[in-house]
Amino acid sequence: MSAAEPLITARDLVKRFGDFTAVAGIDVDVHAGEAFGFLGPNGAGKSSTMRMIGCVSAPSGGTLRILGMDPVRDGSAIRARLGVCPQQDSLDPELTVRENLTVYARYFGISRKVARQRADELIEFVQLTERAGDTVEPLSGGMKRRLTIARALVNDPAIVLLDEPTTGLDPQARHLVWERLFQLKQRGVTLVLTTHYMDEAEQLCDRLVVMDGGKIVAEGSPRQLIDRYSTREVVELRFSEATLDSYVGKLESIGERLELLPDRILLYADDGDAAVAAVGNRDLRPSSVLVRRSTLEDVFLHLTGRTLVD
Ligand SMILES: Nc1ncnc2c1ncn2[C@@H]1O[C@H](COP(=O)(O)OP(=O)(O)OP(=O)(O)O)[C@@H](O)[C@H]1O
Repeated sequence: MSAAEPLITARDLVKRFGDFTAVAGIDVDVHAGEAFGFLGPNGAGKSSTMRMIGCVSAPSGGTLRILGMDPVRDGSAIRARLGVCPQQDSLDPELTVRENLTVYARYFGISRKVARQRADELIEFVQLTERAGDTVEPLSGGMKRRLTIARALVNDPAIVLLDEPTTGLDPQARHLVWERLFQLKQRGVTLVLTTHYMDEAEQLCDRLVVMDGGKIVAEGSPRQLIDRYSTREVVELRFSEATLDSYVGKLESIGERLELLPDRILLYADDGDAAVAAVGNRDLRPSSVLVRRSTLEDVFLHLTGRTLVD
């Protein structure tokens, strides 16, 4: 494998479950040192893709190369060089924090002494030093997730796969996980993650693909996607009336685009304040007005007509 070759290459990759196609022919390249994301709503096919990359589920079609190897033929050699943080924590609740790492390290043939030393470094990295000797059971969800991340690093992997790394965590716990993942990124670790949180994708991903219905609907850096598929700013308008449809005709010509959601109208315009002034000039009196910058949520809405998190 040459240095410039992507660590992961998928071409027309397909995953079927019986008659159902969960991944419908996707092309992906992940390069060394980048944080690459699969962003999409529940059921988009992100986990199915991750499981193929993790060599625990065989592709139904297309080609997949990981670290220059074939996941079906060379699955165990690839797995030895991957770190996997699954969607559901699979820690041993009866073992201590440290034991969860040292026992896992033994699967990779790492000596007891090295395992112990590496476990302590990783426990410090994920800020669990004070809990190192405690059993896992009573730890908070955020602590368990950080420990799962530490466990994924035990074999010093070339690629770390993270399936929805912060789903189910409270905001503070999410920020702590993001901070640790950001540190990993800065150390040059290649991260591949799935998420349905646009803020997570924006925070962590250098490049991402937006998935919907098993297909890739867009690809780029968060900035590129926002530039390509949205305006600089968005005006969110709420009205006290229950039905918003009657406002659409009056607002349509303001800005570049309008989206009608069940509870609000979004006006897409590079200059949000000018759009708000135009709303005022039409004698419309919204009950609330918010001008904000475009996010990946707006990109997703534009591409699919739906919001990411229902
Ligand atoms: N083992 C399976 N057998 C049958 N259908 C499956 C199986 N695994 C996944 N699917 C289906 O494939 C589709 C994609 O699922 P997948 O888990 O890949 O989506 P996802 O984008 O990761 O969403 P989530 O965030 O819910 O995991 C879903 O409709 C799901 O029900």
